[in-house]
Amino acid sequence: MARIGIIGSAGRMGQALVDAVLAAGETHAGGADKGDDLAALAAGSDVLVDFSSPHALEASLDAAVAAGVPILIGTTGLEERHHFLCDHAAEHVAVLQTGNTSLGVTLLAHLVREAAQRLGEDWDIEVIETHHRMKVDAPSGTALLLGQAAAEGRGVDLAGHSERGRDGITGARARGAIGFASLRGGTVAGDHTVQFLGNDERIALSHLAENRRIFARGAVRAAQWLIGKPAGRYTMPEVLGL
Ligand SMILES: NC(=O)C1=CN([C@@H]2O[C@H](COP(=O)(O)OP(=O)(O)OC[C@H]3O[C@@H](n4cnc5c(N)ncnc54)[C@H](OP(=O)(O)O)[C@@H]3O)[C@@H](O)[C@H]2O)C=CC1
Ligand SMILES: O=C(O)C1=N[C@H](C(=O)O)C[C@H](O)C1
Repeated sequence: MARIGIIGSAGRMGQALVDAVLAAGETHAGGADKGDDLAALAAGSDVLVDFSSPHALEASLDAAVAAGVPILIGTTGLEERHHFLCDHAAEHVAVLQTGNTSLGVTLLAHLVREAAQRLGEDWDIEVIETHHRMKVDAPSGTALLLGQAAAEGRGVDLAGHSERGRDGITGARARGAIGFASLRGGTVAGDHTVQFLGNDERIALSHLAENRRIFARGAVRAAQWLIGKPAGRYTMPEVLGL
């Protein structure tokens, strides 16, 4: 039985993860939240799973590296410096960072990349996401992941083509832009739609999460898969064989 240590274990995802770890027949090696001893958790775990806050990231990665255990980062709202930290940790242990651990979104990203590649810039791309009222970051990690897939399909850099937070006299839409819109309210677990808007026709590719169990199941699968992997960066498509 694998010992899975959970950072952010008292949170919404943390609780779903504890259930999923036990349902998969693995051992919940313990949890850590703000102020808890990460070194002790890492030393007693075969793999760490962090769904908490960007503020926790550096300490989580340091604990994984010090204990020599792989780590899955599901936390969103990450900035460029956080991605550098993941790269650095991946020189020492296996690291998988993703904005969405579900099977459905992993497949959706593949479809979005394919559609963006085939349709070209005559089709405008907009990523729309809806989440529960407690979510603190926007756009969601999944929206950014889907935007990245669209950018890769087009062979462009996402940062140079994003349109986020439109308000006021924005001017006409830039050709080739990838737009983002975020809605917040209620208890929505996470809905994402990528719209391709052409002349006189539209395509919408959607994923609707009905609960957090889908993220937790995917995270446990990824955690199990990471155990024994050499140092490096890994992805959900690799875990799921997509
Ligand atoms: N990749 C994916 O598939 C998914 C990712 N997520 C992401 O996971 C993260 C957590 O989401 P959710 O569970 O809803 O959030 P919650 O706010 O419910 O839970 C976060 C937990 O992390 C703890 N925490 C906060 N700061 C730290 C810290 N510095 N060190 C250790 N623990 C800390 C919180 O403790 P306290 O309450 O004391 O602050 C809380 O227990 C978000 O970034 C979310 O976007 C969510 C779902 C799926
Ligand atoms: O905060 C959430 O709840 C979720 N966060 C992730 C994200 O930012 O994409 C994944 C999922 O959509 C739920």
